Formats: sequence, structure tokens, C-alpha cells
Amino acid sequence: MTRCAVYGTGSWGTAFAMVLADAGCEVSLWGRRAELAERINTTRENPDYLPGMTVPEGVTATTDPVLAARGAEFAVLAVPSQTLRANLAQWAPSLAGDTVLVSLMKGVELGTAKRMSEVVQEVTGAGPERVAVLSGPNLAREIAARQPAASVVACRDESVARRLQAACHTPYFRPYTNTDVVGCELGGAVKNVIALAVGIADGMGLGDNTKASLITRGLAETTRLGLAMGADAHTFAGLAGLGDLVATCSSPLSRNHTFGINLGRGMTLQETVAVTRQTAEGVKSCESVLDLARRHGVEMPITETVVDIVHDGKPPMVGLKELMSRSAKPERH
Ligand SMILES: NC(=O)C1=CN([C@@H]2O[C@H](COP(=O)(O)OP(=O)(O)OC[C@H]3O[C@@H](n4cnc5c(N)ncnc54)[C@H](O)[C@@H]3O)[C@@H](O)[C@H]2O)C=CC1
Ligand SMILES: O=C(CO)COP(=O)(O)O
Repeated sequence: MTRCAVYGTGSWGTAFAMVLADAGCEVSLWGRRAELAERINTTRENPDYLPGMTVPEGVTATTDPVLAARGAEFAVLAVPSQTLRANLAQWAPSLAGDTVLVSLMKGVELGTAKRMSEVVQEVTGAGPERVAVLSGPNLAREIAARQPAASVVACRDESVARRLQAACHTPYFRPYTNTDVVGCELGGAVKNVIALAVGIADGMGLGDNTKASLITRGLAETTRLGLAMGADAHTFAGLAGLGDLVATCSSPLSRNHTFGINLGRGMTLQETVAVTRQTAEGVKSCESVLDLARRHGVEMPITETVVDIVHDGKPPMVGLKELMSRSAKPERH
């Protein structure tokens, strides 16, 4: 039986542990809090993140990273992007040299502008053939409710992606393989920034034309950045690109979308942070995505506007007017 360690008992770590167990794996789920691990093991529920959802018997929660890592073929990482480096440094010594490291995270590190797979490689010394990412339209609560969804598992080594695909394929979760790790990671990280923009517009009371325009031009700037970084343009038309963008920008379950709505309705950043219980990656990653764009000489006007609104206190209406008054351009340039 395939053994997997999942690090992070938040919404996605828990939901993906459920997918792996439903696919027949034996799963150790690592979390920081002993009382939550105990609760998951005894009640088969994670009441803090996925109330009402049943965690299958194949998942055992623990706070012991050594126990979690024992015999794991896959180590799945599901903590906030900005804490991954410090967390992984603690877990790495207990991981075997042939364990495949799988990132579920959709963020870019502040300061270094590194993608999560780069952080994983740096901290563990693993080569790219041992690092995979999973990304797609996968709102945790819908997956935990076993609603049908597709996803992408990407690794430079396609045979590793195929092994991961087999480990997480269930009747309701359909993973496709890809070798474009850069494109899949960027798709996941930048859609959170675009979801903030769409949320802000929703919160301002704007309608579906605005939303569709932001989604489409958001995808255009994501693709521009991706191409500059060596990604495959097709990835952005796929599940990790358009698919995730549509899900996140439409769903009331999305933390990034909701965060944007609150800002658009006039809450301050502090007020919005105070009412947000879970990780809204785009709030920090909008700055690192803009950093990446500047490093690669790529224009990302929507991302720039989100940074201005979220971090520099620009009123949303001013940001929107500035976006609309940019010089006229051909759609493709
Ligand atoms: N929730 C979702 O629907 C999806 C989330 N993701 C991505 O998965 C990643 C994890 O997100 P979620 O599970 O949703 O977040 P979450 O906020 O639900 O859970 C985060 C988990 O990390 C733990 N954590 C927080 N700070 C920590 C620290 N300093 N050290 C160790 N653990 C810490 C929390 O206790 C919690 O267990 C993010 O990058 C997110 O973008 C990707 C796809 C779907
Ligand atoms: O990545 C997600 C869905 O694929 C979840 O989005 P949020 O982090 O905005 O909730």
C-alpha cells in the first residue's frame, strides 16, 4: 500500500489527505496542535477547517514529524507559502532520500520571489525529478464533499507525475499529468491575485462584464509572466490556469475572492485581515508576483493595482480608473 505524509491540517491538507485515503493510500496527517490531531483521530472530523466532513479511516493525524514521514513515498506540503521554508527545514531530516515532495501551495515567497518547488529544492537538496506540484480548480470544501473535480499533477519527470496521479485518482478526483511545473505553479499563485481583483470589483457592486474582463486580462498577464519564465502557454489554458482562475474568481468559498469583496465594500486591510480565518495567499503573494514580474521585465497591470489597493491604501475606485485609462493596445502584444 502507498504511504503518504501530508503536512498541514488546514482545509486543503485535510481534504487532500481524504483524497489520498479514498484512492487507497495510507496517510499520516501532520498538524501543529495535539488537540486537533486527537479530535481528527477520534471523531473523524476536522471541525476547525472542514466541519461536517468525514475523514476516512485511512488517515491518521499526528503531531510527530518523524512518525508522519515513516515509509512515506510522497510527502505532501500544505502549509502557508510564507512559512514553508521554516517548516520544511524542521521536517526534512526525517524524510527519506527517495521520498517525492509534493507542493499543494499557491504562493510565491516574499523577498526571494521563489516558487514553492524552488523553496522545496533549496531546503531539502532534492533534484527537480523528486519535486512535484498539484494545482487546479480544487476548492477544499467541495473536494471534501467528494464533488467531481479535475486537477493537474506536474513534475519534470513524467513518470513521477504518473505515480502521483495513480496515488490520488479517485472516482471524484481526476488528476492529469503535466511536466510544466513553472506554469502550474504560476497559474495557482497568480490566480489568487486576480481573485482579489475580481472580489474587489464584486464588492464595489460591479457586474459580470467587469469580472470577465478582469479574469481574461488576468490570464493574459499570467501567461505573459509564464512565457518569460519558460512556462508552456498551453498550461494557462488548462486546469491549473483558466480552470483554477474561473473557480476561484466565482466561488464564495474562495478566501482570496472573499478577501477582495470585503476590501471592495470599504473595509480596511486590518479589518479584512481580522475577519479572515484561513490563508488568503494572494494578500502576500501579490507583492512577490509583482517582484517576479519586475525581475523578468513583464507588465502586470492588474497585479500592480491589487498591490496598490491592498498594501498602499489606494482607493479601489482610483485603482480601477487608472486601469481603464491605460493607453489603448492591441489585444495580443
Ligand atoms: N483551501 C483550498 O481550497 C485550497 C488551498 N490551496 C493552497 O494550499 C495551501 C494551504 O492552504 P489551506 O490549507 O487552504 O490553508 P488553511 O489556512 O486552511 O490551513 C493552513 C494550515 O497551516 C497551518 N499553519 C499556519 N501557520 C503555520 C506555521 N507557521 N507553521 C506550521 N503550520 C502552520 C495552520 O495551522 C493550518 O493547519 C495554500 O497555499 C493554498 O493556496 C490550494 C488549493 C485549494
Ligand atoms: O486554490 C483554491 C481553489 O483551487 C482555493 O482558493 P482560495 O485560497 O482563494 O480559497
